[in-house]
Amino acid sequence: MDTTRTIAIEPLTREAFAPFGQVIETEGAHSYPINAGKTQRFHDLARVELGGVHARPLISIFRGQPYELPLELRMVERHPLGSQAFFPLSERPFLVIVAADEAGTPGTPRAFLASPGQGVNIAMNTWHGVLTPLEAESDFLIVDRGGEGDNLEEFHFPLPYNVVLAD
Ligand SMILES: NC(=O)N[C@@H](O)C(=O)O
Ligand code: NI
Repeated sequence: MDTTRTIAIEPLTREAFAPFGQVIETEGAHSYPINAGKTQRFHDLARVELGGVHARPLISIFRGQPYELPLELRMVERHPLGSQAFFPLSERPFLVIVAADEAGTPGTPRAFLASPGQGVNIAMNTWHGVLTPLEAESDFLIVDRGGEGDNLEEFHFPLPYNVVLAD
C-alpha cells in the first residue's frame, strides 16, 4: 500500500492563493506613472504584517539550492509574528507550498508553481514549506519580520506527502 499521500502542483494565481496571502506580480496590478512618466509604480502589491514586541521589517536575500520533483514534503512551518514575502531575482520557477490551519496543525497542503515574474507574500501565521527553488541555485528578495519573540513554529508530518507535477 502506498503510505505517502500525493499533492498535484497547481498554477499560482491570485485567486487560488488568496486564503494564504498575496501573489506579487505586475500582471493585473494597480499601477500609475511617477517620475514624470519615466517610471510605472505597481502599487501596494502585498500586505506586510508585523506583530509582537519591537517588530520591524527585514529585507534579506535568500540564496536557495534547487529541489528535485517529485518532492517529498515532511515539514511545514509558520511565522506567528509576521508575514514573509519571497520575490525571485531570476526567471526560474519555484514552488510555494501552503496549508490551512486546522485547530493548530496544518491541513492538507497545496503546492503552487510560480511563473517567471511571480512572487508571494505568505500571510502571518500561515503554514508553508520552506523556500523551494527548482532547476538551479536561485536568489530571492525576502521581506519578513524581525524583533523579539519566537517567530518560527514547525510541524513534522507523521507521513510524508509526495508533491508531483499534475498529469
Ligand atoms: N527560516 C527561514 O528564514 N526561512 C523559512 O522561513 C522559509 O520560509 O524559507
Ligand atoms: Ni518561512
